[in-house]
Amino acid sequence: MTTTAPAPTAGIPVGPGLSMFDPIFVGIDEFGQPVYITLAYRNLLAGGEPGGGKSGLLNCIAAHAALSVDSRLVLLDGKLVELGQWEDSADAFIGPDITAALDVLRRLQQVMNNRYAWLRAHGRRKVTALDNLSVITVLVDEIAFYSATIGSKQEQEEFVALLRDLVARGRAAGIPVVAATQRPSFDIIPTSLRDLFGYRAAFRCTTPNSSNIVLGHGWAEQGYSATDIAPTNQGAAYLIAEGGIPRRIKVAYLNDSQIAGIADYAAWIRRPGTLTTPTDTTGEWEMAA
Ligand SMILES: Nc1ncnc2c1ncn2[C@@H]1O[C@H](COP(=O)(O)OP(=O)(O)OP(=O)(O)O)[C@@H](O)[C@H]1O
Repeated sequence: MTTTAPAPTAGIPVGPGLSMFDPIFVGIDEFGQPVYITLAYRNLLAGGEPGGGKSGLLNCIAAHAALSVDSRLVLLDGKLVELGQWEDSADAFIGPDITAALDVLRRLQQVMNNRYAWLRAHGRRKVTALDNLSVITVLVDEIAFYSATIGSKQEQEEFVALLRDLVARGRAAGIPVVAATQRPSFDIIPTSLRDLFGYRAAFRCTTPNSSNIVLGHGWAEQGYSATDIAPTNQGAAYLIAEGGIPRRIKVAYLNDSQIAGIADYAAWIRRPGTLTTPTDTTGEWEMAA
């Protein structure tokens, strides 16, 4: 019996594997310098008005995660089409279904608890690149869809509680959350939740208050307001990293055919029997994923 993987067909590019512990290229700053983020231990919140370019940023991150040999993807996309092209690379792809969304978040919470039990047993505080564990990148496009639009009030509240727990505890356990909302208001993003996101990106906002809700209180008054961004400048945003000051960036945009090409390749390197696919897990406790 041969165990050799099928030979790649012509046209499939071959490149070194990325890691979720590597810096992720997300665009350029106002001086034309490349902008990187490191998601392994940080969450990211993207907020701004519809059409501002939030999904562009999420797709950029999804591309890196899909190409990372140590990453697994969990996608929640109420519109189905924003992250839909990554479905074949994802462990879970949830559409407009609150029951499925709650199921996957409960499961992630269990994996997180298992990972913390494992860390504690090893006298450790966080997972590292050397642990041979996959980083489970959770992308949510659009928080408000699950927390305020579909489902009963009780289901919406459970969604918010589970998301909050994941955002609060997931990063040290290798489960970062990247979430977008076109409704940057206190009811959707209360300060206590906002502050758990180490990276925050404010795309064009209509009021200084909504810009502040994403970036943090007082930044608009200091001259960093996403109301400055022209409606025609899609993909422009202020990005702040925990402890830093907002930086004006332009997100690297992948069009649909570029995404299709990357997603195809990512699905190919993730075919069963290779990399960290669900059939190839590294430990009993991780199988809970
Ligand atoms: N970085 C970018 N560079 C150039 N154009 C962009 C960029 N990002 C987005 N666009 C353009 O803006 C359009 C809307 O972007 P996108 O879907 O990412 O917005 P959004 O904020 O996610 O909107 P929604 O809240 O409705 O989901 C894209 O179809 C594209 O044409």
